[in-house]
Amino acid sequence: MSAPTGSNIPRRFKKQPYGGWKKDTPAGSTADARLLDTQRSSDFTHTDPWRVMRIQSEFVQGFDALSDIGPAISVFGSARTKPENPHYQSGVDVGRLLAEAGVAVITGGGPGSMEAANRGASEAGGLSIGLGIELPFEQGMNQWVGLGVDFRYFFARKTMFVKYAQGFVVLPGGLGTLDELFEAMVLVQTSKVTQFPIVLVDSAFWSPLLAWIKDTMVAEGLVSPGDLDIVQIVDTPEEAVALVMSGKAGLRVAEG
Ligand SMILES: CC(C)=CCNc1ncnc2c1ncn2[C@@H]1O[C@H](COP(=O)(O)O)[C@@H](O)[C@H]1O
Repeated sequence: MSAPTGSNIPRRFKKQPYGGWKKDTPAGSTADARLLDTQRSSDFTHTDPWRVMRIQSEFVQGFDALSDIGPAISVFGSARTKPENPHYQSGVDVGRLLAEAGVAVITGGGPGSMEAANRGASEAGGLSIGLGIELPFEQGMNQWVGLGVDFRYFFARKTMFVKYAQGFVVLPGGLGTLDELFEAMVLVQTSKVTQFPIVLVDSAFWSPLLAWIKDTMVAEGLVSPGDLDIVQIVDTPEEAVALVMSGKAGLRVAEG
């Protein structure tokens, strides 16, 4: 790497007598004085260094809220599932069965299948957690969330889904659900998480996706045939909960 010549240094930096470069500050101004200056504009809250602090605070807030929830399973699925849709009832049943098995239920805190799982957990007297996300078409946390944490950033929120759960149950969904599913699959594939069951509910919905992965991705050598075993497909909430509880979640419940 070549030494900075001056032509590639941003203008707010000033060459120092010792030869290096330092951010230029107005004469007589110190960091303390600038911090205490009430007249300054609030533009700084939209700068990247400030955002880093906000991102950091989301992790702190999430870790604080969730560190002692005990064993938990994250449940994903469409935000658009209506209560009259059979997938909604599956979500309620998954939430209820997980609560009865002694684990907390974590969802995205929104409507549809998230609401269903929170509802099942809550009605069964379990710990019902919602990790909400700020969206332009904000709907707020669903009414069945007992412990809610709000996030601005998807990536901070996604860390919590994995960090505080011992497995995933995935109901039919759209792009958001696929995003969460594939993130988990990659974490298992790359051994970032181990012993992490991922159970997909509804074979009619999920089988074509797995068939495409097998017939196209595996056939082209882009994923290993063994990678298909990262997920398991079932058709009932009972099977889903039995499978997801047979891993680390079940062990943690037994330990408790
Ligand atoms: C009606 C509507 C679109 C509301 C959006 N409100 C939401 N609130 C909370 N999490 C969400 C929302 N939309 C998407 N997500 C995230 O993405 C997944 C669902 O996205 P999708 O509907 O499958 O693509 C959920 O598991 C959730 O974590």
